Amino acid sequence: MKVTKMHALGNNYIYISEFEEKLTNYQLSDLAVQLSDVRKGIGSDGMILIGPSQRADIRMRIFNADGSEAENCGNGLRCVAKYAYEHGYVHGQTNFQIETKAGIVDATVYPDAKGYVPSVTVDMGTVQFGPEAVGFRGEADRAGRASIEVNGDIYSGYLVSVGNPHFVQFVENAKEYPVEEIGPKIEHHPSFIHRTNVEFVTPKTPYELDFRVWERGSGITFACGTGACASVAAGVAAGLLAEQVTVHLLGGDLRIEIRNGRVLMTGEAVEVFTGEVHI
Ligand SMILES: N[C@@H](CCC[C@H](N)C(=O)O)C(=O)O
Repeated sequence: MKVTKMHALGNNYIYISEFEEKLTNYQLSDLAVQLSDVRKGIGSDGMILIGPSQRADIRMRIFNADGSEAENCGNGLRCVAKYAYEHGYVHGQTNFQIETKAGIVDATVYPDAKGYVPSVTVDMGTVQFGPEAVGFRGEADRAGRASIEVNGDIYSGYLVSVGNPHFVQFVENAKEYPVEEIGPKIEHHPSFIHRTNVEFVTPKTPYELDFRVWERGSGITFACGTGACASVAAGVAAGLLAEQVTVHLLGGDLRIEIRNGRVLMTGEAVEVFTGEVHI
């Protein structure tokens, strides 16, 4: 099977083109787990499929490293846009639509003189706040902020959906935060019906923030595009951030802009290698 490894700010996935590979004989969750395993597979944060769409120019499906299928993936969308453009799937259009389980988004690629795409903007649409949006059993305030208890400690955060669920917490120092210890406890907290992605963010000024994430189904990753969108939206709602912000993630920087309520995300997309796996 032909696969391509790509990353965006270190958030790395194995990409498979359904235009080239027939996957009907595979159990997709198992395939994602196998490929993501660094010892017995390739090693990645998960698997992403690029395929034909009835409703948009192309379709993305995203599976986390544990095999669960997610609704959306911001870093994946930028890589899918790069892949689709460079492989001629969108016939040279620099602006096109990608279908996800969370809906259809617009992507804009910026090819260089050789036709390679180093960076991409995706219009991620509007985000939703509150318990219903993320599948949270419990109360929230009018801003969509909720508290949960873990081993006697209280954690407060914004419930934000970017198609997929996020719990965004403003903390004093995201860089030093024990993400590995607290992240999984919140991901699996019984209040979150579908589990959740967990963000720990520290605004440094109204224009930039430090960001760390514990991703549902993948654990600590170097970046999370939907998480960055959710965090900036929460920061704007809290009056802490402006509408044009640079997010500092472990793997590099992402530009997030909120324009007329819509969240635009701009950042890199990188191909690492293309090869063949025998699975
Ligand atoms: N890394 C992604 C999000 C991938 C899915 C997420 N773990 C979930 O289960 O919702 C991004 O860049 O947005």
